Amino acid sequence: MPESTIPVLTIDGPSGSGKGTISRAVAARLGWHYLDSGALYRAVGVAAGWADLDLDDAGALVRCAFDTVVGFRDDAAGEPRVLVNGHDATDELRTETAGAAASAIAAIPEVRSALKERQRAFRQAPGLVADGRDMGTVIFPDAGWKVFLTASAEERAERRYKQLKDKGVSVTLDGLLREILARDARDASRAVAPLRPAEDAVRIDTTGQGIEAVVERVLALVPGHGA
Ligand SMILES: Nc1ncnc2c1ncn2[C@@H]1O[C@H](COP(=O)(O)OP(=O)(O)O)[C@@H](O)[C@H]1O
Ligand SMILES: Nc1ccn([C@H]2C[C@H](O)[C@@H](COP(=O)(O)OP(=O)(O)O)O2)c(=O)n1
Repeated sequence: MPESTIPVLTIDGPSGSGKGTISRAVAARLGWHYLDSGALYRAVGVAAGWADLDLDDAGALVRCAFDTVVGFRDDAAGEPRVLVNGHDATDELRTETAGAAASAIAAIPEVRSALKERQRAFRQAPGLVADGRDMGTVIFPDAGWKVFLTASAEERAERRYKQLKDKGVSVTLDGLLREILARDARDASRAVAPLRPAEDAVRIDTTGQGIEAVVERVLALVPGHGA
């Protein structure tokens, strides 16, 4: 099948809007592949930290983006794990420190270019669900279905708080809300591929909506797959 005919559904939105959760569930229901594009940016941020790179040294960060090897696999319990340069970095990648580093390096245009083809290579039969900030606008502008997920900043911070607490990570709700707002502002204001809905995206506000309800709303967009 030529690459361009392979179906893609994109799910973009700010931190904590539920992109990863909804995309994984929708991909499983459709039997399609899943791309967590944020994990690539987080992996470069974490690898840059391991190498002690300066977050202001754009040249070194671009080289790091080209050199960092990222692998995705499920463990024996079916939980997704992410390998960075061969090391299981799943837990480190999910910290707010890694999120902030990812957001900073993601503003460098050459870092984004370095990761572009790697993201497009995930477009494999029978289909792809891709989550991030610019999936519908830049990486897969020809996607058949585009979703932009939102939720109030307070609810997003509460979701993240609960998620990190469940993992035993020590955080405060106030601190998380501040970090989420700072990251949203940086992701939405950068010059290249800012966080914004594609013109043809369906916007879904998930504030007060359960995960299953959102999954059904997204699936209803894909002919033959709604409830
Ligand atoms: N509609 C929803 N209602 C309640 N909690 C949700 C919803 N969507 C996601 N969550 C929870 O919020 C947390 C963050 O979701 P996640 O998928 O990681 O968001 P994102 O990828 O957009 O940052 C997870 O613990 C997830 O289970
Ligand atoms: N397609 C993407 C995905 C992520 N990024 C950047 C900007 C985000 O703040 C960070 C982390 O993204 P990620 O989707 O993992 O973060 P959240 O789960 O939404 O908190 O990476 C990006 O610029 N473009």
